[in-house]
Amino acid sequence: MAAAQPLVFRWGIISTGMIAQSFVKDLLVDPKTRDTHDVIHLVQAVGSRSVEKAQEFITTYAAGDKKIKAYGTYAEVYADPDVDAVYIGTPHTLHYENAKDALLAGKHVLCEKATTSNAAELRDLLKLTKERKLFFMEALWTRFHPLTKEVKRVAEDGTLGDPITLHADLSGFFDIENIPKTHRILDPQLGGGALLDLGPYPMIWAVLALYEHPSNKAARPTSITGSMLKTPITDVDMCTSFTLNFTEHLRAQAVLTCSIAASSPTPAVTIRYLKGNILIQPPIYCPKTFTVQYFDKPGSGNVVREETRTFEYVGNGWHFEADEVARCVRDGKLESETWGHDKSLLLMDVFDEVRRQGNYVLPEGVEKIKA
Ligand SMILES: NC(=O)C1=CN([C@@H]2O[C@H](COP(=O)(O)OP(=O)(O)OC[C@H]3O[C@@H](n4cnc5c(N)ncnc54)[C@H](OP(=O)(O)O)[C@@H]3O)[C@@H](O)[C@H]2O)C=CC1
Ligand SMILES: O=C1OC[C@@H](O)[C@H](O)[C@H]1O
Repeated sequence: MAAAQPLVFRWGIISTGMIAQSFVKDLLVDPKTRDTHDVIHLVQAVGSRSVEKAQEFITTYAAGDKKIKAYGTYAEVYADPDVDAVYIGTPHTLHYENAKDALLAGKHVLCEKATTSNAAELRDLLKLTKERKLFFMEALWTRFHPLTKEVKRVAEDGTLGDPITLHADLSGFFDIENIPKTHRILDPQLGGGALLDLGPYPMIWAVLALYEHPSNKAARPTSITGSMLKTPITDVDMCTSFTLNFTEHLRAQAVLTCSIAASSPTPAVTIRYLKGNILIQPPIYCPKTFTVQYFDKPGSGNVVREETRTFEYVGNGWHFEADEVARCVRDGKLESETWGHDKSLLLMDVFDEVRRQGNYVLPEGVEKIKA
């Protein structure tokens, strides 16, 4: 029997910044190099606030493909009948308006993290998604990596027992003394600071190892604590730490940190169990290596066996989330089973609470809907 033709999935790209560039480069990697045979990605249109930037983006990142349309507004991408899904790569505080406009125009949406400025905005988007029967997913690319799937398998195969403690950090040195105050990592108008930019990654590992663990039965954390250390430069959070307790069905705690003024430790994720540990090497948004340690006796800490696994592929890892979107849309799903709406909402609820405890108030008008 002849093999079925792959689905050709047509993307409209919103914005031309750093992440839009990375995403498009990966879209154009031959899917067969990652053993994907059912989907092919096509960049149909690029929208920017400047048509010249959109054209330059196509020239640089899509080999000047004449079939790709360059638009000087985002609205033209949403209105393009040849676009199946819109990828939103603008700064966090613009996601709500951009995603809403795309959904109202009837497009499926893949939206960068942090999905919105707050949970109320995300709830509103998810309501719209359901009303319009469209697909919506937060672009938490890490969750779709082959390494992540393997960590999940090990975490849930029962060999290590139930999780007890998880430490996860994502930090990066952004040279905040020397970059402009309008840089998105410093500008409160753009949701600057560590939590909304870097926090999704420690969270992804807490979600995978604790929230998703079968023994947890999808129970949300029963308590959240947070502490923020602000930078005097613009008063956004420079270092943030937060803890989540999962006590409904587990007895487990996640201790999560992020900073825009330092680099991450190695390992950057440690998940501890009675019978061993899982250690994940940085960067935790795209780790290539993890190690499982097994103890001689439960709780002893005496490592008698260690297995390290490394994962390599062509491209930089953003194509896996693109495959997920195309397959979900093809199959008529409104959300991904791997990174569903419940998880994006959990992240935003946690971030709201940590910002509340850390007294990080976004400037007036930034949050389009208040909690
Ligand atoms: N998944 C991942 O690995 C990563 C995700 N991100 C996420 O992607 C988003 C964007 O980050 P990044 O690409 O680094 O940001 P950049 O500043 O490099 O790009 C943002 C783009 O958004 C558009 N834009 C629209 N309005 C504004 C505005 N008022 N100020 C600034 N830019 C605006 C611009 O494109 P134009 O002028 O063409 O309209 C700009 O180039 C963030 O939400 C971040 O969390 C970031 C890095 C990695
Ligand atoms: O998503 C991200 O991952 C890598 C970080 O350096 C970046 O700031 C962040 O947005």
